Amino acid sequence: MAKIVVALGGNAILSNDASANAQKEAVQGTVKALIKFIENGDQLIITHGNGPQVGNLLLQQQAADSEKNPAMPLDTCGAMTQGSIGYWFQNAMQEQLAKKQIDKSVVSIVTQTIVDENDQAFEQPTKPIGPFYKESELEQITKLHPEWTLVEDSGRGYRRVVPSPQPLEIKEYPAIKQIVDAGIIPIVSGGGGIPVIRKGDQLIGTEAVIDKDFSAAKIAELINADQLIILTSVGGVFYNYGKANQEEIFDVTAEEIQGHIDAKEFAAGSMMPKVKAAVQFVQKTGNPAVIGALEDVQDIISGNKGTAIHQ
Ligand SMILES: Nc1ncnc2c1ncn2[C@@H]1O[C@H](COP(=O)(O)OP(=O)(O)O)[C@@H](O)[C@H]1O
Ligand SMILES: NC(=O)OP(=O)(O)O
Repeated sequence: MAKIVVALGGNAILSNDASANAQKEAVQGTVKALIKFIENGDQLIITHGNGPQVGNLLLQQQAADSEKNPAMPLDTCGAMTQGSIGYWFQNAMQEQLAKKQIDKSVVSIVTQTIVDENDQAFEQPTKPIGPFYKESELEQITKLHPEWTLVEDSGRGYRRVVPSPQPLEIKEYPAIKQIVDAGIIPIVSGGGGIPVIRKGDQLIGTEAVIDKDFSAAKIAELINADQLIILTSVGGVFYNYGKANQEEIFDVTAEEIQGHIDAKEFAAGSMMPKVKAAVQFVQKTGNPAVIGALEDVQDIISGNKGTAIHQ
C-alpha cells in the first residue's frame, strides 16, 4: 500500500465559472480519477488550494460589510474555504466510494498551520488571490482598493497578492496521522492551512494565505508519503514558459531543476512554489513528486503525463 498525497490547485478547481456548481463539477471529475488510487489499495491524503476562492469570499465579505454584518478577516475566510472546498471533496468522494461499493470513510479536517510572525513574507506579499483583472481595469481597482498590491500572474491578468509565510508546523498533524493510520481518507491543510502565530498557549490567526504546495510537501514529508502529486491547470512544468522556445519537462532530477529554481526561472506565486515544494519533498524523503494537470490525473497515475521530479 502506497501513501500518496494529492494537492489540487485552487485555480484548477475554479476556472471560468465561479459558481458552486461548476466548482463541485470540477471536484467530482477529479475524484472520479482519484478513486483509482483507492481501488489500487493506496492510502490517499488530499489537500487543496483556495487562492481564487478565498479572494472571491473576501470580496463578498467586503461588499456586505456593515455594523450588523461585519466582514470576516482573511484567516477566517481561509477557514471558511477549507470548509466549503472540503465539503465538495468529501461529498464527491463519498459518492464515488458508494458507487464502487468501497467501505471507507473520508473526512475534512479544519487545519491550522503555524507560521513565524517575523517571516519576511509579511513585508513582501506574493500570493495571488481572487479574480484576474485586465490591465484596463487596474486604475479603477486601485481607486476602489488603494491598500491592495496587484501583480501580473503568468500572462493571465493582474491579481491581488497577500503575504504567504512558510508553513512551520501543522497543528493538527497528530490527529491527521491517527486518521491516516486508521485508513480513513483525510482532506487536510486546505488553502495551505489557516495561518496562525504562536503566542504562549494561544494560536492567533493572521492575515495571510499559505501556499498549499508547501503545506502539501510538509504533510507528505511528515507522513513519509511514497509520492506527492500536485495537480494544477497546466500539463506540466515548462522551461521558458510562455515564450516561443518553451519546453515541457517530463522527467528531471531534483538537483537539475534546483539549478533552474536558483536561476529564478519559474514564476513566483504560481509555478515556483510547486517546483520548490516538489524538490523539498524529494530531497527530504527520496520519493518522487509529479506536477501535472487536473484533467490528466488518469495519465499521471499511469506515469504517461506530467513532470516527474525524482532523486
Ligand atoms: N514554468 C511554468 N510552467 C508551467 N506553468 C507555469 C510556469 N510559470 C507559470 N506558470 C503558470 O502557473 C499556473 C499554475 O499555477 P497556479 O495557477 O497558481 O496553480 P494552482 O492555483 O492550480 O495551484 C499555470 O496554469 C501557468 O499559467
Ligand atoms: N492556498 C493556495 O496555495 O491556493 P492556490 O493553490 O489556489 O494558489
